[in-house]
Order: sequence, then structure tokens, then C-alpha cells
Amino acid sequence: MTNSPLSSLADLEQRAASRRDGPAYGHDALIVCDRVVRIFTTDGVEVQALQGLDLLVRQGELMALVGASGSGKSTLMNILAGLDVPTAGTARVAGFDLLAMNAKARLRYRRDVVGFIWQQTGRNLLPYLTAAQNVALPVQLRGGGRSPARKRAARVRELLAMLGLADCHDRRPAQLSGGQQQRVAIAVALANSPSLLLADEPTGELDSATGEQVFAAFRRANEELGTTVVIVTHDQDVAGEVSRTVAIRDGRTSSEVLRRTEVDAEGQESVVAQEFVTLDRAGRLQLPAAYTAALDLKHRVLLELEQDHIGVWPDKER
Ligand SMILES: Nc1ncnc2c1ncn2[C@@H]1O[C@H](COP(=O)(O)OP(=O)(O)OP(=O)(O)O)[C@@H](O)[C@H]1O
Repeated sequence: MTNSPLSSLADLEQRAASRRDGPAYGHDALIVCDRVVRIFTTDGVEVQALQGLDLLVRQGELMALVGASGSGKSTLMNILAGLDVPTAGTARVAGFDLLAMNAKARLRYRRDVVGFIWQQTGRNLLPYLTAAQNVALPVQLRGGGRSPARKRAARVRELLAMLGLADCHDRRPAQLSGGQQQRVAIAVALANSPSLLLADEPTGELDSATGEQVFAAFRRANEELGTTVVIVTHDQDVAGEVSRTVAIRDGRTSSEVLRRTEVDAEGQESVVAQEFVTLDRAGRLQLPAAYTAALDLKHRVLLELEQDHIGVWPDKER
């Protein structure tokens, strides 16, 4: 590191000291992933699917996860769904410790806290039940069979109506379009009022107009019920519609795009998008490949701390 102005260092130490006693990492987040590692071993070969992934998601967010094939998105979703367990690190959702919970807590977590929608429309619904029966099933399995049938039926009708499916009530999956099936799947996932809805490529098998309707259903769940929604997607339309898109690269979060709506003096609304690079808990950041290539940055770089930014320079001695 080059010599930094003394005033900056003193200032930095003071700032660090004032933050040391602050609240714990992610204390107010619904999802807390702290250096999550997942290693798969097949035939003696290790694959590090997640390599110390950090991610915080606040209650009420509607966000997308993107990344190249094999970057670790599905591995992360399976962990958040309670279907898989990390090898190391910390993963917590709504106070449930995803590494330490016992079988009973895991069952409760999967039934009450999280709802899941798969890409394959056929995998989300039971083919021999109607849409209404599919939606009623999770409530019955939870023991909602004890609540009055009239009340349960009203809840099912309400969910189907909210997602624009009132006329699909008595139809079986084979009598529904792909988009309708995915929206019924969202209603099923919402049946037990989960805090979190997870979806892995939910529009992957649909054309763009149908995909838009399915995405609108997620938005409704988010806006009307306050459900936190995390969607893994390759769909540019979906990724461009959410206020936060997090990219995963090589098993770590690498960058994110935040979008907000701004209103100008004439009352015209426009969406402003800003891209950030992830700074992990250990202080590491992944410089975009295009930037390192442009300045031929390799092996090591010079850093300089300024009052409000850090400069990165190539090592000219190399
Ligand atoms: N059960 C498993 N056993 C062995 N390796 C696995 C297993 N599941 C995933 N992997 C490996 O972990 C890495 C991450 O896989 P993952 O499915 O999470 O990626 P992804 O980002 O979801 O990819 P895609 O977009 O293609 O679905 C890959 O190298 C994959 O081969």
C-alpha cells in the first residue's frame, strides 16, 4: 500500500473503533448467509459449489439471483429451502439456524417458513388434484384440517383470486397452461403464509408474455402479503424488474445492481440502476474481469486510501 495521509489513517482508526461495538452482522435481516461453504464429494473428487458466500436479504425484499451455469445458485436455493445443509459457515432464515436445526425444526421450517417453486411446472403440483385441492393440501398437512372447512375453502379462493386464477379453481394441472400452473404453484407455496418464497427459474419453461404474468404473481405476493421473494433467473425481463439483482460468481456473491424509481421536477418517473461490487466480510472484492484486463492488473496492485475512496493501481515494477 502506498503512504496514506496520516489524517486519513487516524480517521480510519477512529471510524473502525466506533463500528467495532456495532450490532452483529445481519442482525435485522431475514436471510443471513455468512461465509457459507458447500463442498460436494463424488467419487473422491471435491467440488466447492459455494466458497464463502455472504448474502443479506431484508424482510419484504423482492430480489433476483443471477450467474453463469455452475456458479452455485441452485446450491444456495436448496440450502435456503432447507433441502440441503452447508459444509461450513452460517446460514439463518427468520431465526432458524440452517446448519444446526434438528429434523423436527427442519420439517417445521420447510412447512411454515419457506415456500418453493421449481422451474419444471409438472414438479410443483399433484396431477390428480384440482388447483384448489393442491392449494388446500399444505394447510391440511400442517394440521389445518382442524380449522373449519369453510374457512380453509375461503382462504384457497382468496389466494387463487389474488393471483388471477379464480376460474381455475376446479381444474387439474393438465387442464391449465404452463403459466397458470406456475401461478397455482405460487398459491400452493403461499398457502401456509411463509415469510419467504424461493423460486428456481420459475419462468424458464415459459414464453416471455406468460413469464411476465408469473412474475406479476410474485410481485403481488410481495406487495399484498409482504412475503420476501428470491428468484433465480436467466430471464433478463425478470432480472430487470426487481429492485435488487445479486450476481453469483464461482460460489460467491460478486456484484449487485440496485434500481430505484426517481421522479423529476416535471413528475416524470424513471428507473435509475447502479451496479456495485460485493465487498465480503473479510474485505475481499472481485474486480470485474473487464477492468483488470483493461489495466493489465495481475497478481498484486497498489492501493491508496483517500478521504472518500480507495484507488487501485497496476504494479509498475512487475
Ligand atoms: N449434488 C451434487 N453433487 C456434486 N456436485 C454438485 C452437486 N450439486 C451441484 N454440484 C456442482 O456444484 C456447482 C454449482 O452447481 P449449481 O447447480 O448450484 O449451479 P447453478 O448456478 O445453479 O447452475 P445452473 O444455472 O446450470 O442451474 C457445479 O459445479 C455443480 O456441478
